[in-house]
Amino acid sequence: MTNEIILSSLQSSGKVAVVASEENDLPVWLCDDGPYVVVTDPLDGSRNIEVSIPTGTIFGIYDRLVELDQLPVEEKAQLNSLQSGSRLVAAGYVLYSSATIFCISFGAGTHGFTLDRSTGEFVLTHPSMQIPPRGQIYSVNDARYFDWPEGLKKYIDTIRQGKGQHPKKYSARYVCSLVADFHRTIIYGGVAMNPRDHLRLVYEANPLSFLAEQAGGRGSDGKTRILSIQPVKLHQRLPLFLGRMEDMLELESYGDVQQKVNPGYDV
Ligand SMILES: O=P(O)(O)OC[C@H]1O[C@](O)(COP(=O)(O)O)[C@@H](O)[C@@H]1O
Repeated sequence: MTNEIILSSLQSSGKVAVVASEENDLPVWLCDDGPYVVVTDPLDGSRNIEVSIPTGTIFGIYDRLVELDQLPVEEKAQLNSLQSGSRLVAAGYVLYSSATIFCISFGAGTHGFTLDRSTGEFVLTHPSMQIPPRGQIYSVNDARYFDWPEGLKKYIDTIRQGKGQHPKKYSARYVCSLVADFHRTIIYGGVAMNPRDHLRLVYEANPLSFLAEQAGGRGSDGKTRILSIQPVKLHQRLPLFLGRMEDMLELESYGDVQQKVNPGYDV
């Protein structure tokens, strides 16, 4: 339902040439002269709906590649949607929780707005958000500890004992709803991660990494800056680590942090 609402709004805007959604196998071509390309995860954390845990919407916006205009529709739809994250012109998320929060960046800072239900308008409540230089929170599904590589185990063991570069004991928080875990990381600091090949580069990792960089942080797959990775498949999955630069560099210094064992988990 969320997917349909977003697609029909984008269609009626007349501004969007193509939209690639995590909920569709292929991108949907909307209009030949729309100047923009939208990639989106319409409802992230959907498994949390039944139990009223926060969920979110993630999106990224690119310019339409006019040099591809003469190609067949399927081909130009695909290539426009597979642009590298370094070409994003804007990205954002909406968090549906105790308040409805909308965070966006056009490449000049990350800014947060809160829905004022009395007027139906989003009010600028978090201008120029900056992830604190050091947080005290790590966010990961650590029931998977025994499937982790040695580097990741060592990193988490070190920071939770307060033996890392930041001499505080880190605490764990994991909503299992990426937008909520990322929003908390922007405000409180620390690192949010999913070390296995699970989250999507195009719909989730690129937009959130763009916002992280605009807030003094970084998005990484554990080795490489996310925004430098050229997507080769629309639904490509990869490990994702997000946080302030200082925490991210410390994490990456452990080298071996990507979970290669990915057996498929029931919950
Ligand atoms: O099962 P894991 O590895 O903890 O993954 C949970 C993550 O998956 C997500 O639910 C996204 O998965 P989907 O895109 O399949 O909905 C995130 O919101 C959450 O952070």
